[in-house]
Amino acid sequence: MAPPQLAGKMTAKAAAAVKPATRAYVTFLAGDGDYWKGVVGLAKGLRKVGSSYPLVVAVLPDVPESHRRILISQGCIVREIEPVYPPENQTQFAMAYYVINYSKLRIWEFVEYERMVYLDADIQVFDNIDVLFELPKGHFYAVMDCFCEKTWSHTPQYQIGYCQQCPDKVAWPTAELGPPPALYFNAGMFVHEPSTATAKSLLDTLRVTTPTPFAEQDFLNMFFREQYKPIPLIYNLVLAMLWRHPENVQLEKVKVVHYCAAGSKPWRYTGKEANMDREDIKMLVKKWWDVYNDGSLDFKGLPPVAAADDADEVEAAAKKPLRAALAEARTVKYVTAPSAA
Ligand SMILES: O=c1ccn([C@@H]2O[C@H](COP(=O)(O)OP(=O)(O)O)[C@@H](O)[C@H]2O)c(=O)[nH]1
Ligand SMILES: OC[C@H]1O[C@H](O[C@@H]2[C@@H](O)[C@H](O)[C@@H](O)[C@H](O)[C@@H]2O)[C@H](O)[C@@H](O)[C@H]1O
Ligand SMILES: [Mn+2]
Repeated sequence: MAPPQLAGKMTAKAAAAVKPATRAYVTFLAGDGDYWKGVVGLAKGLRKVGSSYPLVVAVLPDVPESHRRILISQGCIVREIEPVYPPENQTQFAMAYYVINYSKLRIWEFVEYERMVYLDADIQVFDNIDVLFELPKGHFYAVMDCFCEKTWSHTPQYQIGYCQQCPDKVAWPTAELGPPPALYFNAGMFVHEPSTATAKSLLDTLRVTTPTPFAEQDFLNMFFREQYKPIPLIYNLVLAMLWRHPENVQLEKVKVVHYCAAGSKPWRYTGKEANMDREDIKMLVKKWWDVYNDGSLDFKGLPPVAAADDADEVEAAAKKPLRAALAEARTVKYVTAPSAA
């Protein structure tokens, strides 16, 4: 059975008529657990808001074929990446599994795209955010994080009660601690420009950087410190902001919700953890499920197909076993097929 994206009967003329995707949303999937549900939800959410660009999923080798097929059937472009590990270390990561998040750095190698918007798989997009692709080049755009959750208890800012979300509430004691921490972004959503040079520089720098509790998020904040430009919180509502800095949140204006607070992953939600019984949390979890369960949002168009010069090539590839065809398809540019009439 050929993979969907190669089974489409797309004429060479139709393929030629569709301009190659130079922009895409991208997410990251690791392991054989249940985060694939987050990716399916994200794919359907992006479709619901009429996004103009495809969703690429960077998958580690341990993501099972069955999960990959589900993502392909939802119109995702699945790209396998090699894992990235930090140097040998004794670091206590804020969450032990954060070590796998360094593999996110591979998305700078997706140089067939001139710009990508990265979104964690535990994010949902409830309003169109294509405008992010138009931001001026040469900067790193992301939303500022919050230092008030217990996950930050290892830091001086947490210990003195300082947070960049309310810098005047507890002033940073410059005399004792020197300059305040640089603006710090949440790495669950960011706008980036893939490039071979940047990808190489990231990995070369990682090799000589001691890992820290927030793993690749800390590393990206250090690496892009000079280029970082904060964008409004509506593009990545870190859920803890609802109880840590409600004065900074206008929920009705929020376009992107990041289900990163402990117990808030919708596909695992029980409502038992701290703050999970809040009415706004229950509403946001329901909103996520409404998209995930909405059959009308399932992918109907022709799946993203390899940009074959010749329809025969597509059909020939379609006759290959899945793994060989995917491997071959992976080496050619993808175009997003016009959705079936
Ligand atoms: O078992 C896992 C853990 C994480 N992730 C990916 O890594 C991202 C970052 O992890 P997570 O969102 O759990 O971190 P948080 O934002 O909650 O700190 C996730 O969104 C997924 O895209 C994954 O695919 N499988
Ligand atoms: O590997 C480190 C992770 O660090 C970030 O998550 C954290 C951070 O936002 C804290 O500030 C919150 O307190 C916490 O809940 C949340 O999980 C990113 O969302 C995730 O993509 C990933 O980079
Ligand atoms: Mn996340």
